[in-house]
Amino acid sequence: MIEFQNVEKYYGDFHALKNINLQITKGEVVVVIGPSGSGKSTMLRCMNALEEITTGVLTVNEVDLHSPSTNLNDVRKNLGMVFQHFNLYPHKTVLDNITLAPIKVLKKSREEAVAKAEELLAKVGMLDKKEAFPSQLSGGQQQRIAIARSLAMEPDVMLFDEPTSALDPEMVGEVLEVMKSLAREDGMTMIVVTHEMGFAREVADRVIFMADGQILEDAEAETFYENPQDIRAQQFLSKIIDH
Ligand SMILES: Nc1ncnc2c1ncn2[C@@H]1O[C@H](COP(=O)(O)OP(=O)(O)OP(=O)(O)O)[C@@H](O)[C@H]1O
Repeated sequence: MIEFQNVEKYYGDFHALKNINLQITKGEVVVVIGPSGSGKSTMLRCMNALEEITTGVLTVNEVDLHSPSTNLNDVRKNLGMVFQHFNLYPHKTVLDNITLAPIKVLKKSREEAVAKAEELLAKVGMLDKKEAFPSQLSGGQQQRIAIARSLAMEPDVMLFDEPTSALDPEMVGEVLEVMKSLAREDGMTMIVVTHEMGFAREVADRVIFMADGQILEDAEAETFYENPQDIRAQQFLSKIIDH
């Protein structure tokens, strides 16, 4: 579904991704962890072509993102992305936030888009807030709306970039629950940058540890947390466990 072959990424002279080789198959839940600045966001952003790779091959659903004939907007439609900051439209209701892109981009009728939005709002436990404005919602509620908004585009892969790290601790659980149900009940293919070890252990098929632009470990979650092989992974885990 997503494949990196010998991918390198430079920002000017800075070597941000070093020889990335990675294959993610349909239905897999992959958690990416690593120290700040290790290239996790960059790798995620390359997947939906928000960043361009410098060399190597990156394919999404067998489409080569670098090929001149590739329509990146078509590729992006299949990839939902949820960021640390939710970026909902402040002057639109929850329902309008969710239906905007399906109506504009997928050319759905308003009725169809609303029906889908209501189904998704029920799924994330927010149907009673459909007429609310973002400022009337907590951070956890806004992030659940942001997830519903991404799902409304009917993506076949969801990318999450530290979706809970801007939330107050008491709101982290409600967002992780939505993500867990997405993985377990819907079998969604998910790539999640997060340090939430509980989520990784319970839901992830694999954990990828990055440092200094490289993938240093790629292992089954339980194996990784019980017995990390890479020395930097061991040091990183001991730090996050201490905190
Ligand atoms: N647009 C950019 N221009 C130049 N350098 C960049 C750019 N984006 C990221 N970088 C650099 O690339 C490196 C990797 O950044 P990236 O955001 O991918 O790391 P990360 O592992 O996601 O970090 P964090 O956990 O702090 O979000 C960092 O050193 C960062 O400063």
